Amino acid sequence: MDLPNGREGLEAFRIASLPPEFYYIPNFITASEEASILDKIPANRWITLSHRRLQTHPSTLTKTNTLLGAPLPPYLLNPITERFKKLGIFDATPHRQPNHVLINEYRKGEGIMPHEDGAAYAPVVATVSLGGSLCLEITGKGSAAVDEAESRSGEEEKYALPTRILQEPRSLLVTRGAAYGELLHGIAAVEADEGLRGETVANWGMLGDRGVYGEGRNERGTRVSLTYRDVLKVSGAASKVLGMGRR
Ligand SMILES: O=C(O)CCC(=O)C(=O)O
Ligand SMILES: [Fe+2]
Repeated sequence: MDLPNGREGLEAFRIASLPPEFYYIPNFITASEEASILDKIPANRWITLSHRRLQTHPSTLTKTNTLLGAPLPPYLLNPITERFKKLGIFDATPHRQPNHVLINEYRKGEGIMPHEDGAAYAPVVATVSLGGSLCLEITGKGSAAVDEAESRSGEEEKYALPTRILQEPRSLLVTRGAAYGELLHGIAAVEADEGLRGETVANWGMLGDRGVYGEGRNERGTRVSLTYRDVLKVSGAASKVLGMGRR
């Protein structure tokens, strides 16, 4: 797609009903780019977890959340990271580009518990969805008492939490800033997402193709996500050799 330039360009894609900052871009990659990436994901790198499969590139972080700096494989870089650059998505992170990608695969009925991504990374995640659609559930992370206080102060009403973001195949979701640090995200382990409409899906009006969710229903298939991040700590020796250290 024709992407506008820089931070101002990304603003056009902000999900306005959610706390800053979530951005949703449908058709961020083409169907042939999607097929080519799915084809190149290595079959022998999967780690099977109880409700999904996962692989980590270039490698898993150490116990101290350090990345052994190494280049990402080319199929994860082009054309995706060039488009990130055009939109300025990682312009404010320490390495000004992603250095780490988690690939998650969810089959029908699988999901991930509500969680936050934590302090190992700069507070930006860019998620490219492949293969199938599903809803990311967004909730506040306070205790019940805090949530209640927020709702009394009108915060919940202002931002309509909890809510869902529908992630279509080939779309990009960017989570940044307060949305990264102060909210939880998860994926319900269900065989279909139901009740999809403007009032229940934060990005309903931004979808590339609402027509496929007839009667507000999304029958899950297999969905693969690529989550791009900038790991803060990159191991010194490797990062010097590879020229990937902090600038
Ligand atoms: O698959 C997704 O969209 C979310 C994955 C996720 O939350 C994570 O890997 O931390
Ligand atoms: Fe996450």
